[in-house]
Amino acid sequence: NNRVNRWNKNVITYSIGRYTSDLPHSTVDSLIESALSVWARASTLTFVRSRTQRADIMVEFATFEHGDAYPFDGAKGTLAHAFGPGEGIGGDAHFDDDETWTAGSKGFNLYLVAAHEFGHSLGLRHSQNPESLMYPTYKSTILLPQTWLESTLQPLNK
Ligand SMILES: COc1ccc(S(=O)(=O)[C@H](CC(=O)O)C(F)F)cc1
Ligand SMILES: [Zn+2]
Ligand SMILES: [Zn+2]
Repeated sequence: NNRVNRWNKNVITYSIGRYTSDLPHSTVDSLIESALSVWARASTLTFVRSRTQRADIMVEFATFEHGDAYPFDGAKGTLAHAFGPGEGIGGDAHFDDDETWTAGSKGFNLYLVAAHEFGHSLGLRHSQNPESLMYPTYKSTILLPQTWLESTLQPLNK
């Protein structure tokens, strides 16, 4: 079937739709860009921002029912979700705007959550390693030293 579990191209486009009011738009833009660069550095992928709605990865902040089969649940609980590679909703990453999104250690750190979600957008599943970026639960102490990150993300290049 035509279900891809990997993107069959190296240039992936992304767009940002509705923003959160927790952070300035420019801050959201740079945190999203940084979260994507984590994966660019650990793979042969390049991420290009597109202003059209037809991007591979569409980033959105939303609450409760927001047009897919996975309504959000208010504060806490599910923080975000992302769909594996594919057409349409494939690759898209949605963030629950009933959470408090921050660039620091208060609330939920958008960079950390987005980096995790983009792992799903690239077809990665969860890791059982509690130190991994792809561990299923949020910990504000996830450290992202570059070398550790690259060693952890090695499988992506296989
Ligand atoms: C470190 O990044 C995340 C950890 C946990 C989550 S989550 O608690 O929203 C998770 C969704 C997910 O694993 O992406 C849960 F199943 F809802 C999102 C990002
Ligand atoms: Zn959604
Ligand atoms: Zn996850």
